Amino acid sequence: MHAAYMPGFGNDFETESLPNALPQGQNSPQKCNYGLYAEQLSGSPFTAPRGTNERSWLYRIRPSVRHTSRFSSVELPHWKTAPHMTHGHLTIGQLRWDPVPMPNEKTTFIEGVRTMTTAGDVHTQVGMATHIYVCNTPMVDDYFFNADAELLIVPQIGRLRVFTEMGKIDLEPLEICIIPRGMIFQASPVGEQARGYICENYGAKFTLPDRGPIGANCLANPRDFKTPVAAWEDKETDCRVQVKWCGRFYVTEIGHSPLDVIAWHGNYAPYKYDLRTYSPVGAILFDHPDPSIFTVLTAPSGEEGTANIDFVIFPPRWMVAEHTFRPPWYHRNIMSEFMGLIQGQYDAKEEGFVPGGMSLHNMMLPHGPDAMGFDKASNSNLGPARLEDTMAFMFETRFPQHVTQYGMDLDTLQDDYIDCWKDLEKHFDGTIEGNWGK
Ligand SMILES: O=C(O)Cc1cc(O)ccc1O
Ligand SMILES: [Fe+2]
Repeated sequence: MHAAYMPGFGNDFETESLPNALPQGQNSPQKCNYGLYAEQLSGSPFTAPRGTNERSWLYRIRPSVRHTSRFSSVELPHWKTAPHMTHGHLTIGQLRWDPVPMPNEKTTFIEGVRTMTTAGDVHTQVGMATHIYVCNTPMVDDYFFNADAELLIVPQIGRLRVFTEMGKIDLEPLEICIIPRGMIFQASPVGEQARGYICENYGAKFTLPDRGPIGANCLANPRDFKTPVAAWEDKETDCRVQVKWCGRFYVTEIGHSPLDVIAWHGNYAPYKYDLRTYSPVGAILFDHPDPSIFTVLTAPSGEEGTANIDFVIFPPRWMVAEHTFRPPWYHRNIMSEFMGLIQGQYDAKEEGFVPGGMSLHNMMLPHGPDAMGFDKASNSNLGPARLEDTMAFMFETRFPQHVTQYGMDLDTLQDDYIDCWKDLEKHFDGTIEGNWGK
């Protein structure tokens, strides 16, 4: 059955999968209908200002205290958490990788998380980690929640079904989803295998960026965000709930499914978003704006205008700027840029950055178009041009990103990435003024 959704960003939603399962006019009745338990899940401190106050009320078969038992430690060796620095390895330099290979052995979504970079410090709830996931096996009696972070999942190959406490999300490449901190879920490939990217946000939640003078429309519009309706299972089998807590992993065994929420209301909930609904705004006469113009979601750091993370996309669009070098300019940035490619080609790189691949341009390290891209863009006809079938994205953070040992040891790390700039020759001739702007 297809998952069903409610539109809107950060709305106060309500949903019930059985008639009258949701109490009306109060949160905590003396006895809930159908013998349900009432429970609050808080995503902000109780006392957060209204604009950032997030909580939901869940009406469930068993309270969450029955969905954990005693914890024991488990290892997920490829999933790392900041602060995590590898010593003895070169972690500075512009880096680029071809895609991570699919596993041959059975691998679930959680087992398939491989950390590429970490930034900040999970203990103080700042920073983030970037991961790749690869999986080929459903999570059947296994469930997971992440106390450290919300998860932004960006599929690149294959569909996923994400079954959360608050409903089911079907996800395919060119869509993304957010799983809030603390929410129990399972994620399973729908076909044979799936691969994608994850941004693990230790800090304040992702929200929509302000649009400033752009006004009330375009970029990511709130109605295109979809939150699932209530869905549950009443299953009494041996189940395991795995937990990520301050960078460590634990498992607890229970005799039933924890996905047992019959009805809920509130504004702390998972959601998905189709990147094809993003309405890009750009330069319509000349020059190339900063990529912040393509921000889908931003996670604030507490310092105004300085994101803990910006999630930015580079979607299909028209390029029309006159007398302009149209691809990204050469630049150095105080923010650290991790990029991935969901499909097609990226306009700063003629070759070498392939779908499923990644690049890392860390704090203050120079980057920009490769030599071929520079030549092409410097000499091309500047009629309107449509960038087709492309979808690159960036996880950009104010914190330096530390590459994991896994990332440095990957066979797909490109030794020759920096050579993409080596043919950028000196063109300077002090006797020829040139023709800029003509
Ligand atoms: O580095 C990149 O390719 C991302 C990027 C794109 C752009 O258009 C301007 C700046 C920037 O960092
Ligand atoms: Fe950049």
